[in-house]
Amino acid sequence: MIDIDNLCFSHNGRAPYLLDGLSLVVERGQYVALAGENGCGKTTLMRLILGFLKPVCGTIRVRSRRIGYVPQTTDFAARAFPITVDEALESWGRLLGLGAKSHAAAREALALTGMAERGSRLVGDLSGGERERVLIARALMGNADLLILDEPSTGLDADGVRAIYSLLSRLRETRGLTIVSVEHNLTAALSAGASVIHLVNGRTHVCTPRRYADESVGGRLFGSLIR
Ligand SMILES: Nc1ncnc2c1ncn2[C@@H]1O[C@H](COP(=O)(O)OP(=O)(O)OP(=O)(O)O)[C@@H](O)[C@H]1O
Repeated sequence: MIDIDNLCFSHNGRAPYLLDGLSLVVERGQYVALAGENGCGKTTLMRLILGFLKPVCGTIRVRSRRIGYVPQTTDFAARAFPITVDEALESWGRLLGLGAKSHAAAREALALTGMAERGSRLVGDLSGGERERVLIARALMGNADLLILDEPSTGLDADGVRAIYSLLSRLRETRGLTIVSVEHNLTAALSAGASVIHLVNGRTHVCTPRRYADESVGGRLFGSLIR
């Protein structure tokens, strides 16, 4: 579904490149977690896949019916626009061009994420985990087949994290979704069946779950993988 070949990118368009000869294939139905040290280029790669940024060299092909994007949220953003969950999703549906079908699409997406009972609540009154589910519901609208999430566990407690990753795992199994997340919580992503791709020196390193599981426990996760 995603095919990246020999990608180079820097924010000023010149060498040295932040992403330098990076190649990556994400198959349909796969869950890939992008990991790596702060500033290594995970978010930049995500924005390139979304088409917000253009490669300096190399190619990115995304064969998706529709990409659903789940950004990080802030309390400020949720409280600054006091609307209900239903209103937020239905207006999103209209933006997607669903017109009169927006209401039904919103109800279906909320049911898929276990948020059907929260439609009349203000977005700003939801818990962090509930808000993340609503964002996932919004991203699913319009029949998305590729979900891209920016650090989905940020700000969630242990129960919230478990709920979000089991939702992602279920959506992948039942709807065949392809998932790419920028990830700091590798344990949670692995529990949902993710393949971890580690960015080091602008390129990808594939890491086996066993290696991650062993090394993360000892806190040696990143150091041991950097050449
Ligand atoms: N618009 C921009 N203009 C110039 N430099 C940028 C821009 N956006 C990001 N950068 C720089 O590019 C580098 C990679 O940033 P990016 O946000 O992709 O890293 P990241 O791996 O997602 O980091 P983190 O784990 O801290 O979120 C950083 O040095 C950052 O300062």
